[in-house]
Amino acid sequence: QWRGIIEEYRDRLPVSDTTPVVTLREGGTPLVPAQVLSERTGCEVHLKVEGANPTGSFKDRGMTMAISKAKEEGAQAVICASTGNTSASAAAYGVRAGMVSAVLVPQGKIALGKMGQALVHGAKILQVDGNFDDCLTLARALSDNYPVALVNSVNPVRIEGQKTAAFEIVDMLGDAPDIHVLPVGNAGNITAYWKGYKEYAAAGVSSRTPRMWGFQASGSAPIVRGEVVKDPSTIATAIRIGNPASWQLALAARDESGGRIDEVTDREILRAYRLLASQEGVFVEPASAASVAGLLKAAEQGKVDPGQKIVCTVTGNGLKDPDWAVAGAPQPVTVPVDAATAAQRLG
Ligand SMILES: Cc1ncc(COP(=O)(O)O)c(/C=C/C(=O)C(=O)O)c1O
Repeated sequence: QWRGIIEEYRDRLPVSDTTPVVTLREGGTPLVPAQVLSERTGCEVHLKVEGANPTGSFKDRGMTMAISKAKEEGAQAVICASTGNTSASAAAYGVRAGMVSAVLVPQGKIALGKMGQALVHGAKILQVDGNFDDCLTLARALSDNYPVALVNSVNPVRIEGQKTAAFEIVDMLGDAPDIHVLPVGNAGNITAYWKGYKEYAAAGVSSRTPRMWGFQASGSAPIVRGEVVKDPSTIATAIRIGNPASWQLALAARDESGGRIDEVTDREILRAYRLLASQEGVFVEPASAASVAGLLKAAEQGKVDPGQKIVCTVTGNGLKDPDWAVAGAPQPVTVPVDAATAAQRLG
């Protein structure tokens, strides 16, 4: 049985035999062939479905590491700023470790499912009248002045845990892809994937590293603009971040890999969101669709050479943000109960 990412990749992680392993058996997520995207691009496209993690997003990879190390250091409480998925994950792993979790989230900008997770796991929730960046500033100040471990991706062990997704992709595909596509918010994940791919190539497990393609939402694209976005805005609330903590590391991943960091509009995100659900059968939250939106846009611009191996990470489960799924729901209609009429209506 899959033992979780620390046990599966122990020799490539900063853990020792005395590190307590706090796990929900995260990782080992599906790498799903994307038939429609492969046809559209003339490439072999796979989706790394990170919504299949225990709390429904890739954050669990970093959180098993961060909480395990915090426990090893004797922490009794953890704190994080979050657009929702980090806090959901910190809350769940905090329970496993017997710790108190405090989470700071931007008032009114956290998806319903994520808020529910933090609440039901018993986290102490502070809704901050500001955006994610304000929450992170506050979380850092609190962890500097109180005995709580900061578990945001500014904490390097988060990056260590998250790099295991790249290991899994190489282990499953047999080599690194030509291109790896993913959404970019605080930029921890693109940093982590690049680290993982580099380590595997250096170890000779893979023969190459991929070009890293990151996509930000147009209304929240500081790395694309080259400046902090004071008031980021996008329906993809998970990546509504104006001042990424790992900005420089993301630039390094882009440049060292010969990749790119570009933007996609909310409309393009929603188009990809609907295509994934209605044509690939994969339900993701809006921010996750930014990777596929970016790939489709690049293909339409003729920037995708055919015949390549491409992996798109879809970072969170669609159930996190149910409002978008029901946004276009048809009005309920009352149907006369007899079968003939009902069959007619379904026809
Ligand atoms: C679904 C989903 N997709 C993509 C991202 C962007 O990853 P990073 O570029 O590593 O930040 C996030 C990030 C969420 C948080 O930053 C948080 O939860 O506080 C996410 O939840």
